[in-house]
Amino acid sequence: MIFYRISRHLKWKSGLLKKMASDTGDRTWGHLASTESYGRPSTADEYTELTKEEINSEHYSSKTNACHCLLFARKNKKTFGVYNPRATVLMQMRFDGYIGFPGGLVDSGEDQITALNRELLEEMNLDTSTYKVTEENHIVSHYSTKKNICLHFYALEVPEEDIKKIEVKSLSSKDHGSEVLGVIQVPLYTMGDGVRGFPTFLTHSFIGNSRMQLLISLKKLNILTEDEITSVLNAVPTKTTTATSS
Ligand SMILES: O=c1[nH]cnc2c1ncn2[C@@H]1O[C@H](COP(=O)(O)OP(=O)(O)O)[C@@H](O)[C@H]1O
Repeated sequence: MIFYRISRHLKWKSGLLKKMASDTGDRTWGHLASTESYGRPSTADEYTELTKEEINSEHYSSKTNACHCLLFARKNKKTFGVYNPRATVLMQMRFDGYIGFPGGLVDSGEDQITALNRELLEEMNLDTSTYKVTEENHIVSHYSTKKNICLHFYALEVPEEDIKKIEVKSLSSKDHGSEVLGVIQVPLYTMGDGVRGFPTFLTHSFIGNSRMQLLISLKKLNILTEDEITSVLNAVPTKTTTATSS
């Protein structure tokens, strides 16, 4: 009897997995579009950095491309009067449970900058006439060998007094509550115990190479030094040392 039950359960499970893998357009629970395969878990070693020439080459530009953006404001205000995060950096909680940056896939016939500004309007309700991403804001591009996708990354600095307005306005974006479940600020400091703050933030699950994009940008934008990033990475607690609910 027990074997019968197990085999029935396995049959049901494989049927469900097949159903989830196909895209019938029926967007019910556990059933996403065919492009969702790009968002499945990845490892750092599948990403190679692209040179400027490679980015513009026919070989890579004809592949699936996606663009994402870090919105940030430099600041010199301490948190709790103690920690100095140096900048407010925005990320978002995505529909799939991962943390990532606003942005998305480049549609066919669209250029990368147009796609990114369109996505920033859709996901953040960002006033792209005031805060427009241009080629000058490019930080880095990677190619994922496993998913055959090019991921281009940009960073846009806004005045300190505007960042909160941008966060508030994002609540009325077209995608808020569906693709985007909330904008979050990155805690860019390490607390007295040496692990809470940024090291613990880095234990979350990040989409694609967004964790890598965050660290590269912080260094490139001179928000954190190489030594500071190294000491944060050395302090990242393992999952077993982070708090759980039970
Ligand atoms: O913040 C990010 N950084 C790097 N790659 C990302 C990020 N967010 C998503 N991706 C990758 O880009 C692909 C498409 O992005 P996204 O899910 O934002 O597209 P969409 O809004 O057009 O559906 C994802 O499946 C994932 O592989």
